[in-house]
Amino acid sequence: MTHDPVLCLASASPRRRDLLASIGVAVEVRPVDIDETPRPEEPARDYVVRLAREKALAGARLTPLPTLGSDTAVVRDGEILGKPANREQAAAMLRSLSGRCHEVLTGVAVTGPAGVLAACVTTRVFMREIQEAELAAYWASGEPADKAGGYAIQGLAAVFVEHIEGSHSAVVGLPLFETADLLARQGVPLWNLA
Ligand SMILES: Cc1cn([C@H]2C[C@H](O)[C@@H](COP(=O)(O)OP(=O)(O)OP(=O)(O)O)O2)c(=O)[nH]c1=O
Repeated sequence: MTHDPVLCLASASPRRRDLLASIGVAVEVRPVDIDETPRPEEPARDYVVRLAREKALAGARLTPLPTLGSDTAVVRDGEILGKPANREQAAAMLRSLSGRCHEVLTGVAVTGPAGVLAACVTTRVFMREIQEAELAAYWASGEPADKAGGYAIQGLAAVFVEHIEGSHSAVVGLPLFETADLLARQGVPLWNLA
């Protein structure tokens, strides 16, 4: 059975739609196009929250529904790694994450009767050492291309991740615990499963 949407999702990410569906939130999808350039010296936390808010506000202009925007950034030694543009960039990113810990920051913002509410979740990801042959094979899989930091913890790259401290769903693109709290505060019903 399909449900009427209770939330507008201002995102092109199928992962965010699937994560919201997993907690029983039916969405209307409205991808928005905003400038994702970090400001000079902008801390990663400020960056992901700013983008989440901008995406949510841009989406909210297109619908009467409460609207969610989100942004995920991979941060290594304070530097934000975006999505790799090509094989060389993807390999360089993963090489720089190999055998060490980095952070994934996800900002989420929801518009609604309470105004714009936002949260940011930081997760530490510990990767084992990655071999050169694995880098080539991983790029060939097609998985890294549209992912921040050039990997997907929910996909083939799971074999590189020893453990995490924080939120798995946040690394995939949306921290479900914090998102549920924001949705509740905006009066959006959860668990619409029947
Ligand atoms: C680190 C990591 C990122 N990602 C994804 C989450 C995000 O979709 C993407 C980061 O890019 P974002 O700019 O956060 O999102 P997006 O471009 O996919 O979608 P939109 O801006 O329209 O909302 O990387 C994974 O799927 N798995 C991972 O392990």
